[in-house]
Amino acid sequence: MTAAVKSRAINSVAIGAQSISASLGNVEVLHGISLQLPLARWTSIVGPNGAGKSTLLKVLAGLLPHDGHVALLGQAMAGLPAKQRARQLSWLGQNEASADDLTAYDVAMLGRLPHQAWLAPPSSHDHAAVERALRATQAWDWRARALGQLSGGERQRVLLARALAVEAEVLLMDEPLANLDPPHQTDWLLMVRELVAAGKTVVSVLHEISFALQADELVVMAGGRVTHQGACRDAATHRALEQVFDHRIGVHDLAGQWVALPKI
Ligand SMILES: Nc1ncnc2c1ncn2[C@@H]1O[C@H](COP(=O)(O)OP(=O)(O)OP(=O)(O)O)[C@@H](O)[C@H]1O
Repeated sequence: MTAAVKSRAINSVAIGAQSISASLGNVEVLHGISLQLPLARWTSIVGPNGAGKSTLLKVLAGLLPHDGHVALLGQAMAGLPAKQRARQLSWLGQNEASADDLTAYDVAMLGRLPHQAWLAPPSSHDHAAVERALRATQAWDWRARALGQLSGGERQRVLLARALAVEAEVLLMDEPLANLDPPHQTDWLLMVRELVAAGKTVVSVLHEISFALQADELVVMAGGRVTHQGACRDAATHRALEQVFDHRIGVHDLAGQWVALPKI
């Protein structure tokens, strides 16, 4: 057993963050956040606009300079070679720009770059991973179409396929349901459950609170701080959610699911 795997088995932590502070445009927007995100679980990060959710996710992905310490699968993120990190951690950003001239297939193939040697052509394994990913998000039929010619939801499904094609242990997704219609939102949910059942770790920033409540764990943020972390089924988590949204929503048990409804 390698040291990293041993450490994962002992800690059961996919990502550990210690005393994270980060600034955007000379303004500190994350203030000393410490948290541990469990391995092989789905954690959703929620909170009001401007709470710092996307900024935190970028820090956890190693995409933003910060103070403090982030560990990925038991290893210090700062010390990880870029390619190793890119194989272990897959990223789907919010409103992500991508080359509109590339076909959906080629966009999904970008997810395989961390697995390929410099200038080497994709292997049969790379092609198989891309096909699996495009089929999983029902984007296979448009594989030959340019990204720029797809609707918002179709485009999002291609970008999701790119994130899946990495076949990383940890997937970070910022507003993955953006532009998806209800059936494809449900498909995303089922896909996340499959990933987690297969031992993967998923961390998502979500505004759709009823979807976020389907996760294993919830991280609640406000004002650049974590105000609560707990199981989605816990009453304390529901109260923290209602509080962070100024009691404008209520969490209810409906048909065996926890849902958030507006208080009107
Ligand atoms: N380039 C920037 N310069 C200064 N402040 C910024 C910059 N980008 C974002 N911010 C501020 O940082 C804070 C955190 O932003 P962030 O995008 O992380 O919030 P969020 O919780 O993801 O919000 P939302 O739910 O609206 O997507 C906000 O107050 C935002 O106004």
